[in-house]
Amino acid sequence: MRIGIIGLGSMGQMLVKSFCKSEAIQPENVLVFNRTQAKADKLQAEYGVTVAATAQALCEQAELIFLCTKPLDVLPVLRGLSVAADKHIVSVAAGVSIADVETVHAGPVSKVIPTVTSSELHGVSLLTNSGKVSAEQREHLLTLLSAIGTVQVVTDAEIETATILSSSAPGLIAGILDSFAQAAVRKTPELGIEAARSILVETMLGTALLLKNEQLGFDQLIERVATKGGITEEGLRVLDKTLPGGFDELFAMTSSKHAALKELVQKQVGEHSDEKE
Ligand SMILES: NC(=O)c1ccc[n+]([C@@H]2O[C@H](COP(=O)([O-])OP(=O)(O)OC[C@H]3O[C@@H](n4cnc5c(N)ncnc54)[C@H](OP(=O)(O)O)[C@@H]3O)[C@@H](O)[C@H]2O)c1
Ligand code: PRO
Repeated sequence: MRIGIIGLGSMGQMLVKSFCKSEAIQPENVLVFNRTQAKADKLQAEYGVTVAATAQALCEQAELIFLCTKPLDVLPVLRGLSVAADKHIVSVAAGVSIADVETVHAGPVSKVIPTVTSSELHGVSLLTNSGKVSAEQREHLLTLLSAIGTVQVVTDAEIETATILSSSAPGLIAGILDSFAQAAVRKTPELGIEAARSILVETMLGTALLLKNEQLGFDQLIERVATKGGITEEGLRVLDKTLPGGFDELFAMTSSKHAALKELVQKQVGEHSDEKE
């Protein structure tokens, strides 16, 4: 089975690299197309994937098609193509629903929210399928995504909040760690920012492995670290005071952004249905 990937930015490239690295699929069965061809050519040179001459040619040759453009490009790109109704389309765009894609494609549609960490074959891909996705198509997509990390099937009610936890989180965690490192250097300049960052990266890796491999709860790990009457307890008190408000605001603001994006996509859906009348 051939798969196609349209849009080779951060997510499209990550999917190409991860699928090839995991050996989930033979590289020659991965067709790629990008607006700027140089990105497609580079992936062909590095991984041996096949560059399609046009997005239309890709849609004719691939059975499963990943649309990896920015949210407001998804419907316009799809409208410019003629895609057979038996092709399985996967949109990875935040703020674009399965119902939005179904206004253009009559066949099976899935929505996947991937994550950059899948290039290390770890991380969570969020998945939701339309009723038109056959059991075989579900299985195929699940197999591909499971090769590059863990798959969490989510409902429409869950997907936006889960997106922050799985897909925005690598960037958010990098931001948190940077802030942590900067504070350390403000306190003790002689430590240096590079040392502070590299201590945190190793510590984060070890923390993730400990939580996962020993199946520790967050509270159990805290108990191991925070000696009664010791130093860490003081730090945790500060976090308890300052973080909940910050995270509540983070979810409020990212939720507003999701809503604004969805409104713009709805406008595109509306404009098109006006044109049809
Ligand atoms: N980044 C993430 O961590 C992440 C995670 C989950 C979901 N997503 C979703 O993934 C999608 C892509 O995000 P991204 O971060 O990968 O964006 P990006 O880096 O800006 O990539 C978008 C790509 O789409 C290409 N493109 C635009 N119009 C096209 C067209 N008509 N035909 C073919 N290719 C076209 C662009 O080509 P050029 O090279 O010419 O600019 C670019 O390579 C978004 O919808 C986002 O919501 C992203
Ligand atoms: N990256 C995309 C964004 O920031 C979607 C989640 C992660 O919009």
